[in-house]
Amino acid sequence: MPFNNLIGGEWVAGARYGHNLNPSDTADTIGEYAQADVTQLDAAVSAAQAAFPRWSTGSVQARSDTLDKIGSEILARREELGTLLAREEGKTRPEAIGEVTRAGHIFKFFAGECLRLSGETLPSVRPGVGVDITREPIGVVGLITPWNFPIAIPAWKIAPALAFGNCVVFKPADLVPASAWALAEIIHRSGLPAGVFNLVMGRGSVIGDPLVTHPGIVAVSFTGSTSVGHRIAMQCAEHGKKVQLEMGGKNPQVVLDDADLAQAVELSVQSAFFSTGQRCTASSRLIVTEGIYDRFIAAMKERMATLRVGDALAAGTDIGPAASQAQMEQDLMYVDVALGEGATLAAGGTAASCHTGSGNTGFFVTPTLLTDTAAGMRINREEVFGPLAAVIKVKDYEEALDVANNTEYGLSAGIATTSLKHATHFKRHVQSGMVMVNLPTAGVDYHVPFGGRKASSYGPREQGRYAQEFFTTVKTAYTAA
Ligand SMILES: NC(=O)C1=CN([C@@H]2O[C@H](COP(=O)(O)OP(=O)(O)OC[C@H]3O[C@@H](n4cnc5c(N)ncnc54)[C@H](OP(=O)(O)O)[C@@H]3O)[C@@H](O)[C@H]2O)C=CC1
Ligand SMILES: O=C(O)CCC(=O)C(=O)O
Repeated sequence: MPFNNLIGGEWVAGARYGHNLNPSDTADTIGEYAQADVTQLDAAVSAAQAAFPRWSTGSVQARSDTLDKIGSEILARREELGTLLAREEGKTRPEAIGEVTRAGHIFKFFAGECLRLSGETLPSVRPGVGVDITREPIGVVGLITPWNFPIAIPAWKIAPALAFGNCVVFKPADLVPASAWALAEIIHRSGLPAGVFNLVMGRGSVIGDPLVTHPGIVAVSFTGSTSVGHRIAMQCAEHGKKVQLEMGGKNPQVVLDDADLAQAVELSVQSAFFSTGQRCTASSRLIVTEGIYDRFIAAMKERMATLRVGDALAAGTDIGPAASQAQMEQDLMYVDVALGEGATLAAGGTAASCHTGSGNTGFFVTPTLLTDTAAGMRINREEVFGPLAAVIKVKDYEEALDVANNTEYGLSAGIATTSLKHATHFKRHVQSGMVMVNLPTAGVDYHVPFGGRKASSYGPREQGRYAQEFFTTVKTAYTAA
């Protein structure tokens, strides 16, 4: 059965279809998914525009009930949806079930948030006048999501958009349409009025520009690469649209001499290699002070030797495949780049041949540790998005902080230390949107703000109650008594 787009409450056949492949096993096709053309995109925007007047002024209780119902179904089906997600994206099944669970919780959180939207009442500077400040829905929003979190990232854009009374045109990554389609199907059956939520699967190269520049779209929320993010920002500025971007990271994990060694190794392994390193919050730079350096590298190599690379669906797999052949090739290309720059390969660095169910193999890369690297090397400046970590040796905390901040990115940063003084100083002075003390840089809560500084993010924060900043607009009303 082909999987179609959802436009104006109807399942609509694609202009063409694409194969969705399992990156653990290239003989396994998950399904044929519709790819929209510009005519279908126009139809989705028109349907959303038609639905907006009633949805934006309708019952808040109905909105809350609908979001709660969507969250409940996602949670009830977390194992099945997690299996689908692991099969199409390549993170391990437990990681995928965790992501689905997060998506369910996000819908339930925003079911509450739509009841908590508040304003302010102030006295006017003019006697006899009152001032009310309220938040209103913004209109039809375009949501563009990447392949690395195929249900959680859509959830944290769709749920607040709907909660605050907006209508949605959602374009998931072409590489992972199955999780997006499953989510859309749940949303469709939740009782949402036709046209409030529309799914347009398809290629960014075909419908990306038309979606972002469409006059019916008032705001765009995007997560993905820095290059596409910058393009969208320019287009939104030109067309006067609100824009929210989450892009790359080059997240530092500092390890100080006084760190608990076992804890520092575990959190570094988790944030560098779990989810195959395909997280914008992954630590790809391990910045280690000289007193603990040799012990840390030895313990990392020992722990890495226990990691099992394999089929995302197999029990006991720690690291699944890269999500695509292109991503695997990019990972291996960066190993060559680092070695060419003078780095030493301490572990991994190769394609792995893991035979899966059909006897075919997928896009596996061994977890890779590169030592003898310097802050200025490409391996320490460019986002790789694979299971690769580069180690930079530093003299002391002050140098570690300098190196941590020596990047164009600023999403997440971590420190492993038992020093309250250094932890406190790092929390205040590291240039990132999120900071972790004795915790992995990746893996965040769903009810608090998510986002970064510098080239990592642009526009208002996502998630938690801060999400209302992007998905509402402020009105100031003056009333004469
Ligand atoms: N910060 C993060 O969370 C992520 C970062 N990345 C980084 O980006 C690199 C490349 O990954 P990639 O998937 O190509 O990322 P992209 O930025 O190309 O894709 C992200 C989303 O944007 C869409 N898109 C592509 N071109 C346009 C356009 N012109 N206008 C509007 N939307 C568009 C994509 O569609 P389509 O899928 O059809 O191309 C996808 O839905 C990775 O190696 C990684 O470094 C990637 C994913 C997530
Ligand atoms: O680390 C996390 O929990 C979230 C990561 C993320 O959102 C991303 O990689 O795009």
